[in-house]
Amino acid sequence: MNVSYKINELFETIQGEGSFTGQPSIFLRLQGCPVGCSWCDTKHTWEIDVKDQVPTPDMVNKPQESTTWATMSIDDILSTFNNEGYKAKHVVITGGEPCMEDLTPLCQALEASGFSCQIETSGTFEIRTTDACWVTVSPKVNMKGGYDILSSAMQRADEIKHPVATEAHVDDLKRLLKQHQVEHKPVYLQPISQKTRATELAIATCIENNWRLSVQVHKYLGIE
Ligand SMILES: C[S@@+](CC[C@H](N)C(=O)[O-])C[C@H]1O[C@@H](n2cnc3c(N)ncnc32)[C@H](O)[C@@H]1O
Ligand SMILES: Nc1nc2[nH]cc(C(=O)O)c2c(=O)[nH]1
Ligand code: SF4
Ligand SMILES: [Mg+2]
Repeated sequence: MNVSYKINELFETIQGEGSFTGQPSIFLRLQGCPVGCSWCDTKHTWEIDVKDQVPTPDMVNKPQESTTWATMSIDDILSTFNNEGYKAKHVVITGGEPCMEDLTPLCQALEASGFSCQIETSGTFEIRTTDACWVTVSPKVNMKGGYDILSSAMQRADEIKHPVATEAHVDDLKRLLKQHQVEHKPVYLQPISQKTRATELAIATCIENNWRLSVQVHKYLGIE
């Protein structure tokens, strides 16, 4: 398979967000995102700079966040999982914004090898993946980058995960759920950057609306 992807990070950990929280998972973090969320916790993935390209072994399990990335074919990705001795059977494809790429051939190959797939996306690019892939949409609207195609993303979403710090973020979400008629889908509120006020707001709002809380457990545990 000669399709390839620009990968910023490849590691095995515990999924720390959303409904798969606690699930051993292999993470593939794709390089590149034009959306520009001010509070983004992965700003090191935004730019695709050719000067930052490194050989795959320098990227796999890298010890700290950096702007470096490696090009990997699907075969490289599968053989790396094998060579690293990863035990997880769930693969989370995140970024950056992974939906800038067609993820269908990657997810097809992963599923054919016995992995389940999940993508984390902002809903600002067309979602190209397999039917079986679990799609987490963290909707971004009126941002500097990405496209206004949220409607199809909201329809495809298996869960909606919304970072919040203020009442305005909650109001934005309520408006989106109503506008796209997806109030029946699982909704997670994720406090922005573990801030106390954001966490208190998220707890109260989850109880009020019967939504779920997602606290990025990996950050509390100090793991990747
Ligand atoms: C880094 S993004 C990458 C995937 C995709 N670009 C997206 O926004 O969904 C992964 C998840 O982290 C969330 N996120 C980013 N920065 C955060 C922060 N500071 N606090 C809480 N959640 C954050 C995003 O909203 C998204 O749900
Ligand atoms: N453990 C862990 N869980 C995660 N869930 C979503 C993540 C992301 O950055 O997209 C993430 C991450 O970076 N680490
Ligand atoms: S869309 Fe995702 S990766 Fe891009 S800036 Fe926003 S949170 Fe960060
Ligand atoms: Mg993260």
